[in-house]
Amino acid sequence: MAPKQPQASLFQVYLRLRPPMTLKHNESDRFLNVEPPEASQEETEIVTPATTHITLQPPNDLRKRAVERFGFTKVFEETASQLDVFHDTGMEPIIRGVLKENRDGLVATLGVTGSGKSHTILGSKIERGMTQMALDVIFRSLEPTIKNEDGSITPVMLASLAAADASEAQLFSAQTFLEAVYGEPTGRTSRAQTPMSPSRANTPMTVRSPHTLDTPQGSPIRQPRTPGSSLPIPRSRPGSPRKVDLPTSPTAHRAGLGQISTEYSEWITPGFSTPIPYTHSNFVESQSAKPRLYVLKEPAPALNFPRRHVRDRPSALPRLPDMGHLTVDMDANADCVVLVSMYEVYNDRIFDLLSPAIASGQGTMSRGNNQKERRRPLLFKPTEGSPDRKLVAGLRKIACSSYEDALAILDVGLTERKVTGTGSNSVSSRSHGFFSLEVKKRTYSKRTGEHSWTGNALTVVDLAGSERARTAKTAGATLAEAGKINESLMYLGQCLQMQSNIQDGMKTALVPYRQCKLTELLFSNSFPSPHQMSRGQYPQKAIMIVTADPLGDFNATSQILRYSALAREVTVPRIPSISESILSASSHRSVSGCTSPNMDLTEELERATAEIKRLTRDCHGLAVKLAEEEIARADVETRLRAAEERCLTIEQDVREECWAEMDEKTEEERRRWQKAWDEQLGRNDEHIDKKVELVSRGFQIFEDSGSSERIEELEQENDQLRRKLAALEREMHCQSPTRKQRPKNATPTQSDFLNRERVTENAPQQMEQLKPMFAPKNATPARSNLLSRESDIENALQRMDQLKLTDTMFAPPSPKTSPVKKTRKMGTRKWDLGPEDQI
Ligand SMILES: Nc1ncnc2c1ncn2[C@@H]1O[C@H](COP(=O)(O)OP(=O)(O)OP(=O)(O)O)[C@@H](O)[C@H]1O
Repeated sequence: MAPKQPQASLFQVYLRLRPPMTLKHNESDRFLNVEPPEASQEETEIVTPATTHITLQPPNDLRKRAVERFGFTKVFEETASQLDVFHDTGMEPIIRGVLKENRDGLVATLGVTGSGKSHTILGSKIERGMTQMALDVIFRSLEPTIKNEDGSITPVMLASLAAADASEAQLFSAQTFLEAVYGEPTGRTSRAQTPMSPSRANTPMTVRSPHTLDTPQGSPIRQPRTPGSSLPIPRSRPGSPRKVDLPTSPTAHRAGLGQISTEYSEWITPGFSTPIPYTHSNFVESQSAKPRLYVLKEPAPALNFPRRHVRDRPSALPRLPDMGHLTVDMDANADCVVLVSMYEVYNDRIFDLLSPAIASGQGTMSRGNNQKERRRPLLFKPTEGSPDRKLVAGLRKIACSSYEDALAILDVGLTERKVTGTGSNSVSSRSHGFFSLEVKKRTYSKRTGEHSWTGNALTVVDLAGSERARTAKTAGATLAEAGKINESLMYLGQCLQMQSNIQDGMKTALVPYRQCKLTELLFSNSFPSPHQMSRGQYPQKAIMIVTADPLGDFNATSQILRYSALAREVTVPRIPSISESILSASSHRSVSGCTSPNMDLTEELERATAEIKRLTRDCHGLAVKLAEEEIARADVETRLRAAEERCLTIEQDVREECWAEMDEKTEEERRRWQKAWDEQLGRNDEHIDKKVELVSRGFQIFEDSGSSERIEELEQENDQLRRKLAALEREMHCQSPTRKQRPKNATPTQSDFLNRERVTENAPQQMEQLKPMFAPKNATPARSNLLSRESDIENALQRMDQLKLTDTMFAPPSPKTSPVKKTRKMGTRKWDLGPEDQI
């Protein structure tokens, strides 16, 4: 069984064994054994044999289980040093690919928690890891390409890089960034010394193209804070924006800089603690201006960072293993810039490690679980500048010109990365950490006369370790984190298993990498897009260093090895059965000829032995099959557990979504009902208004026309009565005393007449009293006061009824009714019974 050819896989997979942490350990606990290398002889030379295989021996209590054999590109035993790993994993060709061959590089570590992933990638206090060694080689190789004497990145370079950046990144120079983080100029002792000046914290917003700058007069148009510049920077009160009188020149005016200057001054805050980043959207190349200008288009979020304590002195950092012997020859005429960015995948979301969450009014937020929640996750997506290749959009990228700068940035990012103490590791990584180093080269096109930036990236990935809850003794949020970590590693395992089926010129579509962010980040860009191919880009070189502790957790380690190994074989150890031993003993005796009483018996025994041998072989085959089935079952069980966890998460998400949707619907319904209710109330108001108006109009008619007529009528009646009274008096004088008694239904007495007269006289006054009640609608002061209005109407009607009574009292006997009364009665019936539109 040989491991797959490296070029046939997306990753070359190496295994590194961790040395035991204590001298006192029980060798019998060891479940992982390295197989001695097989010496291979090629046609002409003898190739140094490499250790490529290990066997996984189940611990004592699991003796019956099969022995698994795994093949890797190379196995590093416990004694292997960091330098051995660096050389033998092919880090040098990977760096060469990034610097010279137009090829991206990826280095990742995978393993159970505490197996030595971070140690391999990031080293320890006394030893450097793969990242530091790679950085050292890269900066040593790039030394001839750094033109400025002080090694600093010019604003022009940053501006042009920002203009060419396709990932919507925010660019800062290392000095600006580190000053913002540590609040002090960072002293440099490297070969590429960069003086720290406050001016660098706020680079000018408009910069000229390099060839203009390189001339003696070629300083940027406006450098508000360059030491020695004549620009006056007035001190202002803390908290208030600082106004700066910016010089304007005819050139600046032509380029629209006068306005930019004003905007810029509004943006400056005291102490210059919030420098503004260079971003693609901020800087656009002014097409019209010659020589080229990078013009600030709009303000972008400023650089805010919780202040840290003074960082470690660069001299205190480990310098071993020394990489002085290794450099990649670079073209001295090239112009290169290194951009460093760091991000982590935590709970399947991407967070920038160089843009930490900031609690209001204090420094760094506590490193609790809420920290990630409050940060804005970034998207991994195709961008406007890179439509056919996904990128992590919106990262902070720091332009570094020296090894020390890059290390300082690495340190800032690592402090932000989520780590927790667990039962398995006191500083266990709880997220998958990505450290990306882009080497940008400026190229000049003779055809267009334009400068552009091209480059490749080396990405170093420190994966979080898989762990078993029981061993790690995790609970609550940490347990949930572990669930997410295990799930993403399971998807990674599926992708790695698939890779063995993929051949050269392969299709990434076969790898199910879209299942989680981690696999998307690791596999999406394994192959250049057709557009990139046309520009000479090669497929990336990737290595995976699997770490394992031979004395650690057997189940977790065997699972990781199954996922990652390039080749796997299952064997079942042959344990001689009792019958076999007896038979071999008897055959031995028969061969030696000591006792052979019966030839027949001997033959039969031989036949039986042959049969037993055959059965034993069959048995062994079945045992192997059983072992394979057991492994497969264990695998499926793990997947099932992961799927169940995923189901739970999905269920929770769906429940939350449903709740949100239901809330939204309920609110929508409430708003609809509220609207209908309001409309109904409006209609009622209108209806009542109409009624009131109608009543008012009716009474007005009554008051205007009826009252005077009635008075006239009453006066006439009064006259008639007076006349009758006079006639009766005359008659009375002529009558005899015996006829004095008046019949019951006779004509009214004088007092009756006087009463009637009084009522008639009072009628106009009563009408006057009624007037305000029946005044026109407009005159009613509180129109909306429905209840009082209705009670008014009621009173009015009662008064009318009283009036009606008195009327009927004096009404002439004729049956005809007054037209006014008729109108009112009809109206009332109409209001109560008739349809609304007829009212
Ligand atoms: N090759 C090695 N030589 C010496 N010490 C080692 C080696 N590998 C690991 N260690 C030590 O083992 C401990 C755990 O290692 P490390 O933190 O790198 O594990 P890890 O796999 O990154 O764990 P996690 O996934 O939980 O972060 C550390 O103290 C580390 O120094």
